[in-house]
Amino acid sequence: MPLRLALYQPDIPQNTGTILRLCACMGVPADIIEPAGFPVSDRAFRRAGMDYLDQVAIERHVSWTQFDAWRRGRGCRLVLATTKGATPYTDFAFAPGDAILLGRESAGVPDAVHEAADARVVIPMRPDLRSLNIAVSAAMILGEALRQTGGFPPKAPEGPN
Ligand SMILES: C[S@@+](CC[C@H](N)C(=O)[O-])C[C@H]1O[C@@H](n2cnc3c(N)ncnc32)[C@H](O)[C@@H]1O
Repeated sequence: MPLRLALYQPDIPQNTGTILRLCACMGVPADIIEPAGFPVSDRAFRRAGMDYLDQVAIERHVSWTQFDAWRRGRGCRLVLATTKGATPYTDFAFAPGDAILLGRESAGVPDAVHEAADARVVIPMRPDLRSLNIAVSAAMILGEALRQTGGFPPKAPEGPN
């Protein structure tokens, strides 16, 4: 099973677009947990010029409860990226099939979601700063998870520039 990136009620469309492009390029499915702060239909993404849309497998979930039941049914571990009290992401052993969950830009995730996660990972930062941008966090953690699980797409053959 591939790794997955899940977005909890995203509220900034540009960040979601950046993360979906990351998913497309890495061959990683994306989960969008609604409600989002903007329309998340294929039509809305196309209207916003999301040109990688056909290259990413997106699952939309109507609620947190539905997503949580769905991922448990698949035996999918939930790894929450959070600034609050967690294992440094480079010390965590990722496994194929893990869903890496990113919190909403404005408020992270509620306590119930924090507690439901199987693991919580943090990107260590200087203590006097609040948080990283969500798309930067997604790229750093997904990169480490792909490295550990041998999940990067195969290198394209060399061709003319
Ligand atoms: C802009 S941050 C949310 C900030 C929010 N005010 C909070 O208190 O969680 C959006 C998401 O990016 C991820 N994130 C940002 N910085 C992170 C860090 N240093 N370690 C792990 N995840 C981080 C988390 O998933 C977070 O919920």
